[in-house]
Amino acid sequence: RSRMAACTSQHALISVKPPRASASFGSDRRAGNVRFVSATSCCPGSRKLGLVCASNSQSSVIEPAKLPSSPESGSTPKKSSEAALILIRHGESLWNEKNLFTGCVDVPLTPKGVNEAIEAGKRICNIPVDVIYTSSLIRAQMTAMLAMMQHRRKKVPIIVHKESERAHQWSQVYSEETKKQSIPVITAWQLNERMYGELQGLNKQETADLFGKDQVHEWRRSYDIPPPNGESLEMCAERAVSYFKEQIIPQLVSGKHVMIAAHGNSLRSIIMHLDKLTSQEVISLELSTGIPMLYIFKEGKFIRRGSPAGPSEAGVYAYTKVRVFSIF
Ligand SMILES: O=C(O)[C@H](O)COP(=O)(O)O
Repeated sequence: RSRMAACTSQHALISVKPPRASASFGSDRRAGNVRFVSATSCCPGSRKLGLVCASNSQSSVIEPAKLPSSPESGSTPKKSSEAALILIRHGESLWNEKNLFTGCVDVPLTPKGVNEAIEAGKRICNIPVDVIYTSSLIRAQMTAMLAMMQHRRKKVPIIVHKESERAHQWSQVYSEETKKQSIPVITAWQLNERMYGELQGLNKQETADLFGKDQVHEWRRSYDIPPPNGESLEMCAERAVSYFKEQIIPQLVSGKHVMIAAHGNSLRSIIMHLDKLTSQEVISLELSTGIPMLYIFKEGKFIRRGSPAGPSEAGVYAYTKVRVFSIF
Protein backbone atom coordinates (compact mmCIF):
# COMPACT_ATOMS: atom_id res chain seq x y z
CA ARG A 1 0.00 0.00 0.00
CA SER A 2 2.71 2.45 1.03
CA ARG A 3 4.81 1.30 -1.88
CA MET A 4 1.95 1.99 -4.20
CA ALA A 5 1.33 5.36 -2.66
CA ALA A 6 4.97 6.19 -3.19
CA CYS A 7 4.69 5.00 -6.71
CA THR A 8 1.64 7.12 -7.25
CA SER A 9 3.09 10.31 -5.96
CA GLN A 10 6.26 9.70 -7.90
CA HIS A 11 4.67 9.13 -11.24
CA ALA A 12 1.23 10.57 -10.79
CA LEU A 13 -0.22 7.92 -13.00
CA ILE A 14 -2.16 5.87 -10.55
CA SER A 15 -4.78 7.02 -8.12
CA VAL A 16 -4.79 5.07 -4.90
CA LYS A 17 -7.73 4.14 -2.79
CA PRO A 18 -7.47 1.85 0.23
CA PRO A 19 -8.41 -1.67 -0.84
CA ARG A 20 -11.96 -2.11 0.41
CA ALA A 21 -11.95 -5.85 0.22
CA SER A 22 -8.34 -6.42 1.00
CA ALA A 23 -9.10 -9.11 3.56
CA SER A 24 -10.49 -11.30 0.86
CA PHE A 25 -7.65 -10.79 -1.56
CA GLY A 26 -6.01 -14.07 -2.37
CA SER A 27 -2.27 -14.38 -2.35
CA ASP A 28 -2.26 -14.60 -6.11
CA ARG A 29 -4.08 -11.37 -6.51
CA ARG A 30 -2.56 -9.44 -9.33
CA ALA A 31 -3.24 -5.83 -9.79
CA GLY A 32 -2.84 -5.74 -13.48
CA ASN A 33 -0.87 -6.98 -16.37
CA VAL A 34 0.19 -3.81 -18.00
CA ARG A 35 3.63 -3.12 -16.80
CA PHE A 36 6.03 -0.42 -17.65
CA VAL A 37 9.59 -1.20 -16.88
CA SER A 38 12.40 1.22 -17.11
CA ALA A 39 13.86 3.07 -14.17
CA THR A 40 12.94 3.41 -10.53
CA SER A 41 10.98 0.88 -8.57
CA CYS A 42 7.23 1.10 -8.53
CA CYS A 43 6.15 -2.35 -7.46
CA PRO A 44 8.15 -5.40 -6.55
CA GLY A 45 9.35 -6.89 -9.79
CA SER A 46 8.91 -3.87 -11.95
CA ARG A 47 11.24 -1.03 -12.49
CA LYS A 48 9.13 1.98 -13.08
CA LEU A 49 6.12 3.78 -14.19
CA GLY A 50 3.20 1.63 -13.23
CA LEU A 51 0.31 2.37 -15.47
CA VAL A 52 -0.99 -0.60 -13.65
CA CYS A 53 1.57 -2.11 -11.36
CA ALA A 54 3.23 -5.33 -12.33
CA SER A 55 1.62 -8.66 -11.81
CA ASN A 56 2.36 -10.30 -8.48
CA SER A 57 2.08 -6.93 -6.86
CA GLN A 58 0.21 -7.46 -3.63
CA SER A 59 -1.45 -4.14 -3.46
CA SER A 60 -3.67 -2.77 -6.08
CA VAL A 61 -5.32 0.41 -6.97
CA ILE A 62 -8.94 -0.33 -6.77
CA GLU A 63 -12.24 1.28 -6.97
CA PRO A 64 -15.62 -0.21 -7.73
CA ALA A 65 -15.97 -0.09 -11.46
CA LYS A 66 -19.22 0.92 -12.97
CA LEU A 67 -19.74 -1.64 -15.62
CA PRO A 68 -22.00 -1.41 -18.56
CA SER A 69 -25.05 -3.57 -18.28
CA SER A 70 -26.03 -6.18 -20.78
CA PRO A 71 -29.52 -7.33 -21.65
CA GLU A 72 -30.33 -10.51 -19.77
CA SER A 73 -31.45 -12.26 -22.90
CA GLY A 74 -31.19 -11.82 -26.57
CA SER A 75 -28.18 -11.96 -28.85
CA THR A 76 -28.56 -8.41 -30.04
CA PRO A 77 -27.66 -6.00 -27.29
CA LYS A 78 -29.66 -2.87 -26.90
CA LYS A 79 -27.96 0.22 -28.13
CA SER A 80 -25.95 1.43 -25.20
CA SER A 81 -23.68 4.36 -24.68
CA GLU A 82 -21.17 2.17 -22.87
CA ALA A 83 -19.52 -1.05 -23.86
CA ALA A 84 -16.87 -3.22 -22.25
CA LEU A 85 -13.68 -4.11 -24.07
CA ILE A 86 -11.69 -6.94 -22.50
CA LEU A 87 -8.22 -7.75 -23.74
CA ILE A 88 -6.53 -11.02 -22.76
CA ARG A 89 -3.12 -12.27 -23.73
CA HIS A 90 -3.29 -16.05 -24.08
CA GLY A 91 -2.14 -18.28 -21.22
CA GLU A 92 1.30 -19.85 -21.18
CA SER A 93 2.00 -21.89 -24.30
CA LEU A 94 4.28 -24.91 -24.64
CA TRP A 95 6.86 -22.66 -26.28
CA ASN A 96 6.52 -19.92 -23.66
CA GLU A 97 7.39 -22.66 -21.18
CA LYS A 98 10.43 -23.66 -23.22
CA ASN A 99 11.41 -20.01 -23.72
CA LEU A 100 11.26 -20.31 -27.52
CA PHE A 101 10.35 -17.52 -29.92
CA THR A 102 6.89 -18.49 -31.09
CA GLY A 103 5.47 -15.76 -33.31
CA CYS A 104 3.02 -17.25 -35.78
CA VAL A 105 3.85 -20.88 -34.97
CA ASP A 106 0.61 -22.45 -33.77
CA VAL A 107 1.43 -23.93 -30.36
CA PRO A 108 -1.15 -24.98 -27.71
CA LEU A 109 -1.33 -24.00 -24.05
CA THR A 110 0.44 -25.82 -21.24
CA PRO A 111 -1.60 -27.05 -18.26
CA LYS A 112 -0.44 -23.87 -16.51
CA GLY A 113 -1.73 -21.86 -19.48
CA VAL A 114 -5.05 -23.68 -19.25
CA ASN A 115 -5.27 -22.70 -15.59
CA GLU A 116 -4.36 -19.11 -16.38
CA ALA A 117 -7.16 -18.98 -18.92
CA ILE A 118 -9.63 -20.39 -16.39
CA GLU A 119 -8.49 -17.87 -13.79
CA ALA A 120 -8.81 -15.09 -16.37
CA GLY A 121 -12.36 -16.26 -16.98
CA LYS A 122 -13.15 -16.01 -13.27
CA ARG A 123 -11.93 -12.43 -13.28
CA ILE A 124 -14.30 -11.44 -16.04
CA CYS A 125 -17.20 -13.71 -15.18
CA ASN A 126 -19.47 -10.79 -14.34
CA ILE A 127 -18.55 -8.58 -17.26
CA PRO A 128 -20.93 -8.87 -20.20
CA VAL A 129 -19.52 -10.28 -23.42
CA ASP A 130 -21.47 -10.23 -26.69
CA VAL A 131 -18.79 -11.05 -29.20
CA ILE A 132 -15.33 -12.55 -28.97
CA TYR A 133 -12.39 -11.94 -31.27
CA THR A 134 -9.37 -14.18 -31.27
CA SER A 135 -6.38 -14.63 -33.49
CA SER A 136 -6.30 -17.65 -35.77
CA LEU A 137 -3.84 -19.33 -33.41
CA ILE A 138 -4.93 -22.12 -31.08
CA ARG A 139 -3.38 -20.67 -27.92
CA ALA A 140 -5.57 -17.56 -28.17
CA GLN A 141 -8.63 -19.61 -29.07
CA MET A 142 -8.10 -22.04 -26.18
CA THR A 143 -7.76 -19.06 -23.85
CA ALA A 144 -10.98 -17.47 -25.08
CA MET A 145 -12.94 -20.71 -24.79
CA LEU A 146 -11.62 -21.68 -21.38
CA ALA A 147 -12.20 -18.18 -20.04
CA MET A 148 -15.78 -18.15 -21.29
CA MET A 149 -16.48 -21.49 -19.57
CA GLN A 150 -16.27 -19.53 -16.32
CA HIS A 151 -18.73 -16.85 -17.32
CA ARG A 152 -21.82 -16.54 -15.20
CA ARG A 153 -24.10 -16.25 -18.24
CA LYS A 154 -23.05 -19.70 -19.42
CA LYS A 155 -23.48 -18.79 -23.05
CA VAL A 156 -21.78 -21.07 -25.54
CA PRO A 157 -18.91 -19.53 -27.50
CA ILE A 158 -19.22 -20.66 -31.12
CA ILE A 159 -16.52 -20.12 -33.73
CA VAL A 160 -17.85 -18.39 -36.83
CA HIS A 161 -16.52 -20.18 -39.91
CA LYS A 162 -16.28 -18.05 -42.99
CA GLU A 163 -13.24 -19.56 -44.66
CA SER A 164 -15.49 -20.92 -47.41
CA GLU A 165 -19.13 -20.62 -48.42
CA ARG A 166 -19.61 -24.24 -47.45
CA ALA A 167 -17.99 -23.80 -44.05
CA HIS A 168 -20.32 -20.89 -43.46
CA GLN A 169 -23.42 -22.72 -44.66
CA TRP A 170 -22.69 -25.93 -42.81
CA SER A 171 -22.21 -24.20 -39.47
CA GLN A 172 -25.55 -22.39 -39.44
CA VAL A 173 -27.73 -22.49 -36.32
CA TYR A 174 -31.46 -22.69 -36.96
CA SER A 175 -32.86 -21.87 -33.54
CA GLU A 176 -33.22 -18.24 -32.49
CA GLU A 177 -33.35 -19.37 -28.89
CA THR A 178 -30.09 -21.29 -29.23
CA LYS A 179 -28.50 -18.33 -30.96
CA LYS A 180 -29.43 -16.18 -27.98
CA GLN A 181 -27.53 -18.56 -25.76
CA SER A 182 -24.43 -18.34 -27.93
CA ILE A 183 -21.57 -15.91 -28.33
CA PRO A 184 -19.98 -15.58 -31.77
CA VAL A 185 -16.23 -16.10 -31.80
CA ILE A 186 -14.59 -14.39 -34.75
CA THR A 187 -11.09 -15.50 -35.61
CA ALA A 188 -8.79 -13.16 -37.46
CA TRP A 189 -5.20 -13.69 -38.58
CA GLN A 190 -4.71 -9.94 -38.20
CA LEU A 191 -4.72 -10.45 -34.43
CA ASN A 192 -1.98 -13.09 -34.61
CA GLU A 193 1.28 -12.69 -32.78
CA ARG A 194 3.87 -10.71 -34.67
CA MET A 195 5.70 -12.91 -37.14
CA TYR A 196 9.09 -13.47 -35.54
CA GLY A 197 10.84 -14.42 -38.79
CA GLU A 198 14.00 -16.44 -38.46
CA LEU A 199 13.82 -16.31 -34.68
CA GLN A 200 10.76 -18.60 -34.59
CA GLY A 201 11.66 -21.81 -32.76
CA LEU A 202 14.94 -20.42 -31.37
CA ASN A 203 15.56 -20.31 -27.66
CA LYS A 204 15.42 -16.73 -26.38
CA GLN A 205 18.33 -17.13 -23.98
CA GLU A 206 20.53 -18.89 -26.52
CA THR A 207 19.70 -16.21 -29.11
CA ALA A 208 20.72 -13.52 -26.61
CA ASP A 209 23.95 -15.41 -25.90
CA LEU A 210 24.65 -15.60 -29.62
CA PHE A 211 23.67 -12.14 -30.82
CA GLY A 212 23.97 -10.18 -27.58
CA LYS A 213 21.32 -9.11 -25.10
CA ASP A 214 20.92 -5.65 -26.59
CA GLN A 215 20.40 -6.89 -30.12
CA VAL A 216 17.76 -9.38 -29.00
CA HIS A 217 16.06 -6.78 -26.84
CA GLU A 218 15.95 -4.48 -29.86
CA TRP A 219 14.35 -7.22 -31.96
CA ARG A 220 11.85 -8.03 -29.23
CA ARG A 221 10.87 -4.61 -28.03
CA SER A 222 11.78 -1.83 -30.42
CA TYR A 223 8.92 -0.35 -32.35
CA ASP A 224 10.24 -0.29 -35.87
CA ILE A 225 13.19 -2.70 -36.04
CA PRO A 226 12.07 -6.12 -37.26
CA PRO A 227 13.77 -9.38 -36.32
CA PRO A 228 15.44 -11.06 -39.32
CA ASN A 229 12.72 -11.56 -41.96
CA GLY A 230 10.02 -10.95 -39.39
CA GLU A 231 7.61 -8.20 -38.42
CA SER A 232 8.46 -5.18 -36.33
CA LEU A 233 5.85 -4.06 -33.82
CA GLU A 234 5.02 -1.29 -36.27
CA MET A 235 4.28 -3.84 -39.00
CA CYS A 236 2.23 -5.93 -36.59
CA ALA A 237 0.32 -2.78 -35.58
CA GLU A 238 -0.52 -2.00 -39.20
CA ARG A 239 -2.65 -5.12 -39.48
CA ALA A 240 -3.80 -5.51 -35.87
CA VAL A 241 -4.78 -1.90 -35.25
CA SER A 242 -6.38 -1.57 -38.70
CA TYR A 243 -8.46 -4.63 -37.93
CA PHE A 244 -9.34 -3.25 -34.53
CA LYS A 245 -10.47 0.04 -36.04
CA GLU A 246 -12.35 -1.46 -38.97
CA GLN A 247 -13.99 -4.49 -37.35
CA ILE A 248 -14.02 -4.14 -33.59
CA ILE A 249 -14.69 -0.46 -32.95
CA PRO A 250 -17.95 -0.61 -34.92
CA GLN A 251 -19.12 -3.39 -32.57
CA LEU A 252 -18.37 -1.21 -29.56
CA VAL A 253 -20.06 1.75 -31.18
CA SER A 254 -23.18 -0.37 -31.61
CA GLY A 255 -23.13 -1.15 -27.88
CA LYS A 256 -21.71 -4.67 -28.01
CA HIS A 257 -19.37 -5.84 -25.30
CA VAL A 258 -16.23 -7.28 -26.83
CA MET A 259 -13.52 -9.62 -25.63
CA ILE A 260 -10.26 -10.01 -27.57
CA ALA A 261 -7.99 -12.96 -26.84
CA ALA A 262 -4.72 -12.44 -28.62
CA HIS A 263 -0.97 -12.15 -28.11
CA GLY A 264 1.74 -10.18 -26.40
CA ASN A 265 2.64 -8.07 -29.39
CA SER A 266 -0.67 -7.79 -31.24
CA LEU A 267 -2.18 -6.60 -27.95
CA ARG A 268 0.77 -4.29 -27.26
CA SER A 269 0.07 -2.60 -30.56
CA ILE A 270 -3.64 -2.24 -29.74
CA ILE A 271 -2.87 -0.90 -26.26
CA MET A 272 -0.37 1.50 -27.79
CA HIS A 273 -3.21 2.79 -29.93
CA LEU A 274 -5.77 2.92 -27.09
CA ASP A 275 -3.44 4.54 -24.59
CA LYS A 276 -1.71 6.73 -27.14
CA LEU A 277 1.71 5.48 -26.16
CA THR A 278 4.72 6.74 -28.02
CA SER A 279 7.11 4.39 -29.82
CA GLN A 280 9.47 4.97 -26.87
CA GLU A 281 6.87 4.21 -24.22
CA VAL A 282 5.73 0.99 -25.87
CA ILE A 283 9.23 -0.46 -25.54
CA SER A 284 8.60 -0.87 -21.82
CA LEU A 285 5.09 -2.24 -22.09
CA GLU A 286 4.97 -5.88 -21.01
CA LEU A 287 1.85 -8.02 -20.83
CA SER A 288 1.53 -11.05 -18.60
CA THR A 289 -0.07 -14.20 -19.90
CA GLY A 290 -3.67 -14.81 -18.95
CA ILE A 291 -4.51 -11.55 -17.17
CA PRO A 292 -7.51 -9.69 -18.58
CA MET A 293 -7.54 -5.91 -18.99
CA LEU A 294 -10.72 -3.93 -19.09
CA TYR A 295 -11.54 -0.78 -21.00
CA ILE A 296 -14.89 0.95 -21.09
CA PHE A 297 -15.87 2.44 -24.40
CA LYS A 298 -18.09 5.41 -23.82
CA GLU A 299 -19.18 8.11 -26.20
CA GLY A 300 -16.36 7.39 -28.60
CA LYS A 301 -13.72 7.27 -25.89
CA PHE A 302 -11.77 4.49 -24.23
CA ILE A 303 -11.46 4.55 -20.45
CA ARG A 304 -8.88 2.17 -19.08
CA ARG A 305 -10.09 0.31 -15.99
CA GLY A 306 -7.12 -1.94 -15.32
CA SER A 307 -7.44 -5.59 -14.57
CA PRO A 308 -10.61 -7.04 -13.07
CA ALA A 309 -10.08 -8.66 -9.69
CA GLY A 310 -10.74 -12.28 -8.82
CA PRO A 311 -14.18 -13.71 -8.08
CA SER A 312 -13.99 -13.14 -4.33
CA GLU A 313 -13.79 -9.42 -5.01
CA ALA A 314 -16.80 -9.18 -7.28
CA GLY A 315 -17.49 -5.61 -8.16
CA VAL A 316 -14.03 -4.41 -7.24
CA TYR A 317 -11.61 -3.74 -10.01
CA ALA A 318 -8.03 -2.75 -10.37
CA TYR A 319 -8.27 0.82 -11.32
CA THR A 320 -5.82 3.18 -12.80
CA LYS A 321 -6.12 6.89 -13.08
CA VAL A 322 -8.68 7.38 -15.77
CA ARG A 323 -7.18 8.40 -19.02
CA VAL A 324 -9.76 9.13 -21.62
CA PHE A 325 -8.91 9.00 -25.29
CA SER A 326 -11.17 9.87 -28.10
CA ILE A 327 -11.17 7.73 -31.19
CA PHE A 328 -12.77 10.39 -33.27
O1 LIG B 1 6.09 -15.01 -29.89
C1 LIG B 1 6.61 -15.15 -28.79
O2 LIG B 1 7.69 -15.75 -28.62
C2 LIG B 1 5.94 -14.59 -27.57
O3 LIG B 1 4.60 -14.84 -27.61
C3 LIG B 1 6.15 -13.14 -27.44
O4 LIG B 1 7.49 -13.02 -27.37
P1 LIG B 1 8.24 -11.69 -26.93
O5 LIG B 1 7.90 -11.43 -25.51
O6 LIG B 1 9.67 -12.08 -27.13
O7 LIG B 1 7.82 -10.60 -27.86
